[in-house]
Amino acid sequence: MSPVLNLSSVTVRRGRKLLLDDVDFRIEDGERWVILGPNGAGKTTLLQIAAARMFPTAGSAEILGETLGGVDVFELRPRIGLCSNSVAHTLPGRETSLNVVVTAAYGVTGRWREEYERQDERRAFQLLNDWGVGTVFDRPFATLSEGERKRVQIARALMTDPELLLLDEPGAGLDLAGREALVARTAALVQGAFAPATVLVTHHLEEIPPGFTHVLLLRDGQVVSAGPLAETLTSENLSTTFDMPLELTEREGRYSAFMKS
Ligand SMILES: Nc1ncnc2c1ncn2[C@@H]1O[C@H](COP(=O)(O)OP(=O)(O)OP(=O)(O)O)[C@@H](O)[C@H]1O
Repeated sequence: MSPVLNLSSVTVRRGRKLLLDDVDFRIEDGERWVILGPNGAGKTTLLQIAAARMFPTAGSAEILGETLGGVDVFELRPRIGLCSNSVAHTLPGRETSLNVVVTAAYGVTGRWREEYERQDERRAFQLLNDWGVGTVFDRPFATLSEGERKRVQIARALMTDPELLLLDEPGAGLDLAGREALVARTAALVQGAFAPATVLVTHHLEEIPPGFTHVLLLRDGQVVSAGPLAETLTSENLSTTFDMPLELTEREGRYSAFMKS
């Protein structure tokens, strides 16, 4: 079985800047990865490549068995669920939450035809309910709170029943209760029987849901360490990644880190 994602010596260059520098990253079916790293480390760039939204300057990217550059990305993208600010900015604020979700089934952002299949609408509504935002289904996207918007975006990312789910800082801007609800829902999602391979980019260890299996630590566009969470998420690796002495704590499958005093 081919890997879900196989990045081999991927480099992304913009002018003189190396956004990613010779990155290898392989995801097998059933794995759930967290990506951690300081601001500017290249996390979003890596996710954009995994989402078939950006091409490497050098190296190769194989996504769901297809090689980037040798496949029609418009056929590949519906197989990948992406929740990211880069997508959020393209969503028309006047569209209702339901339309924001249902239009993902057609690979568009705005409602462009009047009659959607009833079953698509039912699925979109179910996803909004699953993520606790069923009550705002008829509200324009622009009028939603940050937390509601995040959950609508996750519902949108799941609409096509993706084989690979990419979540770029889904917890950003959420209050404490919103974050905990998001962590619980994401944990339930990834531990479900038909869960897609998932990648979560976050700045905060508290946002790692139980059930995630692997971690990739990035710094200055390079991989510091990558592997099973239990072995790779260590105080030492975190300290190297963030260039600061950090102490990792773990309690019942949840993590946090503080500067060593
Ligand atoms: N077009 C570009 N030209 C030059 N530099 C760029 C360009 N796009 C991104 N960068 C830089 O590449 C680096 C990596 O950006 P990226 O958004 O991938 O980082 P990140 O790890 O997601 O950061 P953050 O945690 O702040 O969101 C940053 O320093 C950014 O300023």
